[in-house]
Amino acid sequence: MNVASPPARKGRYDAGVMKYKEMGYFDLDYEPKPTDVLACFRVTPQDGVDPEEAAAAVAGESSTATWTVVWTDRLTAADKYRAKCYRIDPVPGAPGSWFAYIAYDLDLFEPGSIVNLSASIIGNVFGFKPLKALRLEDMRLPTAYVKTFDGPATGIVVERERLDKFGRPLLGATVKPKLGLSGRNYGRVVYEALKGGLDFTKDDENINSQPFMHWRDRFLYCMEAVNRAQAMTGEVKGTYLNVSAGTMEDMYERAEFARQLGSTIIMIDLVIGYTAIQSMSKWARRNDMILHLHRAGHSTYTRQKTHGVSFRVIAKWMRLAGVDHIHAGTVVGKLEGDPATTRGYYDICREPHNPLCLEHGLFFEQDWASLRRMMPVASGGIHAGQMHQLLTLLGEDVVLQFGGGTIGHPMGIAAGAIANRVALEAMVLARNEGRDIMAEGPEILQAAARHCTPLAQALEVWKDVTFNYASTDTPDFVPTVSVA
Ligand SMILES: O=C(COP(=O)(O)O)[C@H](O)[C@H](O)COP(=O)(O)O
Ligand SMILES: [Mg+2]
Repeated sequence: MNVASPPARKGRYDAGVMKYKEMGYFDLDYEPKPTDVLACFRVTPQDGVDPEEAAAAVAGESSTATWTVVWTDRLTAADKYRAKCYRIDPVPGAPGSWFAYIAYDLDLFEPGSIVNLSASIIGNVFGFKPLKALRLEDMRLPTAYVKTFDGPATGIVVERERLDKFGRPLLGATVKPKLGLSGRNYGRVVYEALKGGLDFTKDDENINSQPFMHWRDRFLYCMEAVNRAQAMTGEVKGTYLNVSAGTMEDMYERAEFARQLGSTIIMIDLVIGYTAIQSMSKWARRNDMILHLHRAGHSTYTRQKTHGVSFRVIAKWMRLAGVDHIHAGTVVGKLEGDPATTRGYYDICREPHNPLCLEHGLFFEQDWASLRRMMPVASGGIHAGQMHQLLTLLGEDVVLQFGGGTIGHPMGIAAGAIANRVALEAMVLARNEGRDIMAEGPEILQAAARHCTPLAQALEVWKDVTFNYASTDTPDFVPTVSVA
């Protein structure tokens, strides 16, 4: 973009550098259609670059434009296909940054393809030189587009029916250490944790098929553990068998073996890519399997407030793509996430309809049509002593996952699981009795611990573990503007 170059006239072939604004990529009079895909970008232009021109360039580069006007534009319905920045607001408290709202005609996108959507919206534009930084904050996916996706294969309601577990969060644990256990020892961890009272155990994101434990060994020992724990407790149990692999052929083979062994759930990592995720969702739907997504890798592009993609966008894409579980943050654990923003992620997963709510980072109203709901998973540095906070902040339809907080228990894995199950049940009971569990939580836990030595030990050993680093608990921005 050369801000000093002479203006080109709209719709006219003009050799030279593109003037996005004048070419129609900026139109404050444009009224988005109900079928338009909408995006809100946080745009930080280079010094001296006009913010409106920068916003127009984002619209241009994420839709039809290149760096110069091309005569072939006139062979297309260019006015329709050109994305339009229809609104621009300064970011509250962040001079030099603007929220640019851009509308895209539905026909720019292939139905039912996250890969196609993302190739446009985050394809080229993030490397554009006139921008210092760019963040995709949120998207409004029109119903007409939502309906081109199948959505979650199982969803919260059917998952609970299959598991026969209602009225409380589900409990899980990631097997630790992350790497190095043999299949047999790995299976022992799964058995102890499930026997102690957890509903699920989980492979970690980087457990696939390494020399110390090939995937078939893991699957066999894990399912033996699941079956024994089910027989012992009379409850339905599961273990997320990570089928992530180098090729689709390998993933299908692993998923098929999990199915043959009677697993209710398989797991994939976000890093397998959007197409692979959608393919695995179709497989899960065909095979009555719950599909767990670990968001491995997301922080490389979701964490910075000025550049990248907000996790709320990834959560929306994953609901379209059709996963049943998605890691969505803990607020109180070891990984970043403030309460308001995390609440927005949870609402995207669990609600049939999201009203616009800037406090929670939701820039648009979003209707999910008939797509099923995803179960959010809270995982990363949580323990039994935080149960009152977890239940209050995250609600009931959630998997609370304690890895270190189960396997690190001083009296062993089963004791860790017992501590978590008793803490959860005590807290649910107190909530159901109408008590203020946020205020009375520590007292409720101590009362339960008087009858449960493993819980007393858990509360003692992790009593000082909080992950309060003020700098990571700030929301993306503090909204002071209202959106009409
Ligand atoms: O291994 C763990 C948690 O282990 P532990 O329970 O011992 O901390 C998970 O991979 C992370 O929680 C993922 O993070 P997120 O859920 O935020 O994606
Ligand atoms: Mg992990």
